[in-house]
Amino acid sequence: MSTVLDQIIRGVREDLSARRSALPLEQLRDLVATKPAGLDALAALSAPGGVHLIAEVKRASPSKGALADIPDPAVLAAEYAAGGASVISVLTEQRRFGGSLADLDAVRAAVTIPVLRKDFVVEPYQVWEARAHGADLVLLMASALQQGELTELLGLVEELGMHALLEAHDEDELTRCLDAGGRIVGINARNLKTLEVDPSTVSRLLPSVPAGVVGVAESGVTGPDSVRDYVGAGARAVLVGEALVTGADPRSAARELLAAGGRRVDVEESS
Ligand SMILES: O=C(O)c1ccccc1NCC(=O)[C@H](O)[C@H](O)COP(=O)(O)O
Repeated sequence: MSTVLDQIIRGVREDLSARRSALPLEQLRDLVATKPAGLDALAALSAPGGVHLIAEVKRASPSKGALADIPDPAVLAAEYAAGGASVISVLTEQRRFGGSLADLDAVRAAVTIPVLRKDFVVEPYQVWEARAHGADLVLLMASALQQGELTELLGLVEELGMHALLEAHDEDELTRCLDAGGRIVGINARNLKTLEVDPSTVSRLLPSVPAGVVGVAESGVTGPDSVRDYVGAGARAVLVGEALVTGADPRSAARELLAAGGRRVDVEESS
């Protein structure tokens, strides 16, 4: 029986095929050659001083449907940055998350911190797209990729001067992310096959992420207590979507989450 993840990836492949017809890989590569170098997301997430926030631009989700009206992702991203976020995550999948590469462009132009392309990356073309649209970090999900694909895509991401966030949801996927050479590894509390969120997945798996790898806790943050729990399990960064886009004040919400994770945000410098 096909899972939600299978269905999402089927749609992603169809949309990808249309984009590739409109802009063949050779032309996309030429476009990438004109782009300035990206920002160092690994350095940003490795800086000492408490937990880092990867704040997400998330319009909708398969589990919840429409989440938030985001008329201008650039404005939201600027608020996140002012709230102390280290990285902005932009969901670019269109069918289920309502995202787009245009959102990525808008966010890239609005902030001077690294930007993550959050999508279901299954082919090298999408990595080239990420670079062409100014991403510094690319999500690679172990649940969506065979080991050879994970390794190959990670190699391409790094060849293009970006970093990858390798994502795992169980022990086997975590081993695969580490074997592939992941330097930033996320544990997703959301089971992408059932869509259930179980924060104990993060506390079970994060302690197995080696000290030299940046461990990221993904999904299920509902407030400062969640951040405290994830940090207690060893998270050096938390990736938060829903709690930020559904709140009234993303800048203050970001600061509150960071304070719970022991990071002091300098209000004057960041606003
Ligand atoms: O969010 C979903 O429903 C979802 C369903 C299927 C695949 C991926 C999904 N979300 C992607 C994410 O990993 C989250 O957007 C991200 O970790 C933030 O999660 P949250 O803070 O719980 O919104």
